[in-house]
Amino acid sequence: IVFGPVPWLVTVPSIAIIGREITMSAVREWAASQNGKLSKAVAVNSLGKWKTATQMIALTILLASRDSSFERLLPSGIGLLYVSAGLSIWSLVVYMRQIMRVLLKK
Ligand SMILES: O=P(O)(O)OC[C@H](O)CO
Repeated sequence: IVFGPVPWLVTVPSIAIIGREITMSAVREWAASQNGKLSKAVAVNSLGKWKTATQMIALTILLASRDSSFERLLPSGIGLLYVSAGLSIWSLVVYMRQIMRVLLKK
């Protein structure tokens, strides 16, 4: 109801963020069972920190915007959720590229 003609507006970045988190947990668990170089390849980077920071701020804004006095914050909450989803995918690609580099050197 809130998003009218675009009900998927929050669903799409949410699925991207959740999918990335599940993928990264699995990849990290696998990397931890392999050699130290692989664990280093998936060590937290600053993109991951920005991803988490923007995600937390976006969620806070989205929750606050459910209150009628903060309703006008909704677009910025959605915008920030997309920024966070972008950083999620970007950091995932960075981790995967680092893993590939280690694996190809073997
Ligand atoms: O492991 P990442 O890339 O999801 O980042 C994790 C953290 O939130 C950084 O502190």
